[in-house]
Amino acid sequence: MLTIKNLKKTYNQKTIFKNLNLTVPNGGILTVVGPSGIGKTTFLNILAGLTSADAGKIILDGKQLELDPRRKSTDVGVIFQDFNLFLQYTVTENVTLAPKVVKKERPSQYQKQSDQLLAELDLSDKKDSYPFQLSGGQKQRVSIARALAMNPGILAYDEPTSGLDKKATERVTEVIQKLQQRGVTQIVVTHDLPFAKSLTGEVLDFGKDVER
Ligand SMILES: Nc1ncnc2c1ncn2[C@@H]1O[C@H](COP(=O)(O)OP(=O)(O)OP(=O)(O)O)[C@@H](O)[C@H]1O
Repeated sequence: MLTIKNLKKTYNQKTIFKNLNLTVPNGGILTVVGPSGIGKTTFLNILAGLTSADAGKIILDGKQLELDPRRKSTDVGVIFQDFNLFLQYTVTENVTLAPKVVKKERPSQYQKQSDQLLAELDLSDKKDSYPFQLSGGQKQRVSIARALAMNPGILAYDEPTSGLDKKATERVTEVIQKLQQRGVTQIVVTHDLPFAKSLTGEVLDFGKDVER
């Protein structure tokens, strides 16, 4: 379970949010909506350990995560809006790099896991392709496979449907539902309301539910 207690963030003395409290059960989906500039990406970056917070606690399965942006743990996997794939690497190399370098897994281990994840995300035929040879939706799914390869406690998405057409958006919904059935806990930041409605679970409206 993810528990967030009294999280607070300020930028240059301006409070972006404060007293942010929430829980997401294991296998749950939290959808985060709200107008532009309200603090959704900042929240995601704090969760991922990329931005510091001023106060509060983030507890994942009983373990308190450091709020330090230099946090080393890989508890939260993030799928960024622009996917951040390594352009010089193939799909398989993108997925296996962190398990190989960070987790120091054996080749047999990370290759097998990569093959399984790519099959699950319907990318087996793109294994040896480079990012420039993929569609937006395919890049998105490679980014999901790459995050899942590190077995994170939480998978978080920043605007996962931006730039995708209706069909690719439906595909993202299907992937999120499939991962939910597998017990993956997910946080989805979006301002795409029809897409938000297609997801089950709690909705956090940053415009209405969050103090500032
Ligand atoms: N590094 C920074 N320094 C100062 N202010 C910042 C910084 N990053 C974000 N902000 C401010 O914090 C506020 C929240 O920004 P954030 O990117 O989290 O909004 P958002 O809800 O994700 O918006 P969008 O939907 O447009 O992406 C904005 O007013 C923004 O200008």
